Amino acid sequence: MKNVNPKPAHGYMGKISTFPIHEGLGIEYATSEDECQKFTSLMWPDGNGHFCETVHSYAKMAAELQQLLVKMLCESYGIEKHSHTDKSFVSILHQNHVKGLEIRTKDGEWISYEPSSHSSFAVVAGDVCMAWSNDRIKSCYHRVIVEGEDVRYAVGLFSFLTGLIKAPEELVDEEHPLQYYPFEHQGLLDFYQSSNSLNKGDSNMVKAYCGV
Ligand SMILES: O=C(O)CCC(=O)C(=O)O
Ligand SMILES: [Fe+2]
Repeated sequence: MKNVNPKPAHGYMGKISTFPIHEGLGIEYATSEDECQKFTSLMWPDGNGHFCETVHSYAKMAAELQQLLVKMLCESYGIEKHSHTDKSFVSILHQNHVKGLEIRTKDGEWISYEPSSHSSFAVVAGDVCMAWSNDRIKSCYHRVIVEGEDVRYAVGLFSFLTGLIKAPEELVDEEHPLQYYPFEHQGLLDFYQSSNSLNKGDSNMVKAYCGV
């Protein structure tokens, strides 16, 4: 057997006494092109590009649908508690008079963002800022919870970097050893996109991608 996976129901499944007419194959992390390619090579040692592309694009679409469902579920319960860190370098946020942005402090306490005036901006450090600064600046967990009838509008500028990102020498020393290997911003976004993790919004994604 080729399509083996130690996790139950993750690889080939079939000829089970309680379900004798069922047979199934499984591709774990089908949202990753590499994983689809590995499965394709198992089934077609000479390759089958059409199959691989079809399965991969289907998996990506289904994964997007799954994320939308989770979001809709949260919203339908009136709890947009989708806390996350941004995958940007920094995010600059501006909102209308309807508040809703909440920020998690270092101690894990949620505080609501109170703009000091209607022309205030919130500057939120993203995961890339955290990696670039060698963890000196932690990316900020935030979420949006809106109560009441008024519509909330927000405009965000999310900065994305080109080229290789690495911590400046000044921020790496004995007390602060290097935490992240040099990486490209787009590479992190691709990794994030292909991940199946339910903790996609987690700042650990950057550690998983290029952590030392
Ligand atoms: O609506 C906001 O103020 C923030 C939205 C947000 O967190 C995001 O788009 O990443
Ligand atoms: Fe955000």
